[in-house]
Amino acid sequence: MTGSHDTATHLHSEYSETGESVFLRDVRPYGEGDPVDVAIENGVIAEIGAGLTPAEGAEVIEGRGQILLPGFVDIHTHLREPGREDTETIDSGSAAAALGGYTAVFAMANTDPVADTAVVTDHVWRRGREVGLVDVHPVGAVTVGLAGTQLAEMGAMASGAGGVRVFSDDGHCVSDSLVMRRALEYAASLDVLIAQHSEDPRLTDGAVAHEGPTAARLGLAGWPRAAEESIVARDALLARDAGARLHVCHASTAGTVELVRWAKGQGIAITAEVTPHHILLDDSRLETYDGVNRVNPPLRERSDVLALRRALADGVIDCVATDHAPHAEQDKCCEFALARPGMLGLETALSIVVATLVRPGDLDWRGVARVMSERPAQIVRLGDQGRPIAAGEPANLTLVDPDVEWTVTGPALASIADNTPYESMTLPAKVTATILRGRTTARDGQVRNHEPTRGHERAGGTR
Ligand SMILES: NC(=O)N[C@@H](CC(=O)O)C(=O)O
Ligand SMILES: [Zn+2]
Ligand SMILES: [Zn+2]
Repeated sequence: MTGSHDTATHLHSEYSETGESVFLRDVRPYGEGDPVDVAIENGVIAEIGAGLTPAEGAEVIEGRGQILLPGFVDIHTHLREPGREDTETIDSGSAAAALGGYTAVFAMANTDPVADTAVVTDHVWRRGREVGLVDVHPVGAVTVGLAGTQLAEMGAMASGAGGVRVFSDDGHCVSDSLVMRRALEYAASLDVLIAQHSEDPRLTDGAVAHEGPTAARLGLAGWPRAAEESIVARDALLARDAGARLHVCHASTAGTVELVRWAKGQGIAITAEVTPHHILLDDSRLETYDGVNRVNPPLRERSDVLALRRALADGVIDCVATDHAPHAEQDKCCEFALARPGMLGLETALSIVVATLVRPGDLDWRGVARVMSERPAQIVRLGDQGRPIAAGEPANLTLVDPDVEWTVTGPALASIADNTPYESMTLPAKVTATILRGRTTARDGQVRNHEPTRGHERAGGTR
């Protein structure tokens, strides 16, 4: 990989200078076996065993049998900085990520200005490091201004301080077949990933909801499944021919699952994510015309929801990604067709996975580690994330209380915007501690003291 922050030597220095120790008492790695103690020194796991003694001055966390997992990695997040700091900043989004159990997030390029130059991607990386709550990896745009015509300078972004390794026009589809072909060829030569927002815009003109009986009854313009599936199929073939790695953002239909299954069977380097909202919610939500339920791709039908859950459990869909998409109240609390698409996700993702897959018995905690941490880290090739919980490994960890239940309220979330679709819902499981390179970044619902954001004022009046 290009980029400076992921070379082995640099990584080594980052993991040897923290001088901090954390001691986790009575935790169950992957929810398996009897509780053990985990001693963390200088950013790495020093020792795992029963009845260990904490180092002098160590921060001791009483696990009481809670579940220890590798830190979560979100490969699809919108942090809105630069441009819409009234809805989210790198600071507030990092806090939400840490509270949600994340140790690395990938910030999408659809900011203002667009992250289509190294100036912007380097800023996002550096600002994330300054805040220090989670590694914020910038995603670079595939095309200049997300306009879909001229390729952005992917090489310059990849070799900048931000070390961009994922490119996406997310929010827009790279819909022109020739532009997508060239992008995949360029990406193959740089060995970077193209993450596609699969939506044929010719089939979604004016669409605001899933095309089906619900939208027909409610008089909402429909987005057909084929708008997504036709692009997934086309891109799989283009990636095959380019020898490129392709990632499918927010898979939302049963047909996409079958196409990804087919492409993987052909040996095509394709991976796919699903969002928490697409494995919990369906288009029956639209009955209220509440703009909070508007999202791209749209909430589909129950049969799609069930197919996506199965695909995640059996590995056809590789991972969960939040597509955390903060929006201001005035952009959400309006006529459904005018509401901006997108929902918050960072602080509720684990709970949705537990509610939809773990509690019903379709995924164990090993599986949670796979879909929330290991596979996403592998897809974006982060060498220090999604690692085994073992002595000598980087201490990027998340501690989860599986038994607690909590009720979601938008204003109580760390995000500046409040557009959670889970308002007033009681959900299972909560992150009780997040550890990044051996430092606790969140504990018991509070983020660690960190440097206040420069010029970051919360949106007036909405909080
Ligand atoms: N998912 C959404 O509905 N919205 C995203 C863009 C995107 O992910 O396509 C946003 O940036 O708001
Ligand atoms: Zn998208
Ligand atoms: Zn997105």
